[in-house]
Amino acid sequence: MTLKGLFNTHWPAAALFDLDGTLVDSALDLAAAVDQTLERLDRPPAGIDQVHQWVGHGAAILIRRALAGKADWQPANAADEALFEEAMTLFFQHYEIANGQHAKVYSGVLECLNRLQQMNCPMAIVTNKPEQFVAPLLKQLKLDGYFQLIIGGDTLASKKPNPEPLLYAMEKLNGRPATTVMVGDSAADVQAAKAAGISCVAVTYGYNFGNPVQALGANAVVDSLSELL
Ligand SMILES: O=C(O)COP(=O)(O)O
Ligand SMILES: [Mg+2]
Repeated sequence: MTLKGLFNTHWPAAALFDLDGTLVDSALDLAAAVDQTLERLDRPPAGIDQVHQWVGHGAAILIRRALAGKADWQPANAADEALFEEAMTLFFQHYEIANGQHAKVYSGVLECLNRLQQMNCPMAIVTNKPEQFVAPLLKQLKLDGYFQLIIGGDTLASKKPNPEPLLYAMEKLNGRPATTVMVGDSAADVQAAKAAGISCVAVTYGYNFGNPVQALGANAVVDSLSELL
């Protein structure tokens, strides 16, 4: 399915992109920072395969999962909260250094962004990654020239799967739900888009908490963003 197919032969009026697992494979850097955090806390490493499945709900939930050693962490007692706060501080320190060291832009991404830019389609990043890490990563990977707006996981009061960040970004780009597209790799992206009434494209190569994206109910599922052109 192409973008023009999705919008009755028109290009979208605004395009919102998820970051981790959609534009950029950042799991190695996130895993390095998670494992350095765990090491500082005298805990065994989580490893890339686990971290791969834990990314997508933002840094706090990533760290809660890392401390629990599993995806479905339980609400913590007061002692656990102190450990969580310490782990968050360590993670931010380590990820600031690791961010962008191994991250790679997925194949097909530049083609898609270049074409949308040529078509004067305004674009925004809507990620759950903490905002402070987004601009440095985009700059490092030479993706910084494409986006009018960056919404991170802590930019607004709520994050995906809440629709608020999508609706906020769409309005800033002068888009309307019927003419805006959200492109993402996970259930958080598809649920947020559906709740916002925005069309959604899911990519198959991302993280999605270790699950296939085909069952999420996106308007289109693609193996590469170049398929959208
Ligand atoms: O969970 C994160 O930190 C980032 O996730 P996202 O870019 O896929 O929203
Ligand atoms: Mg993602």
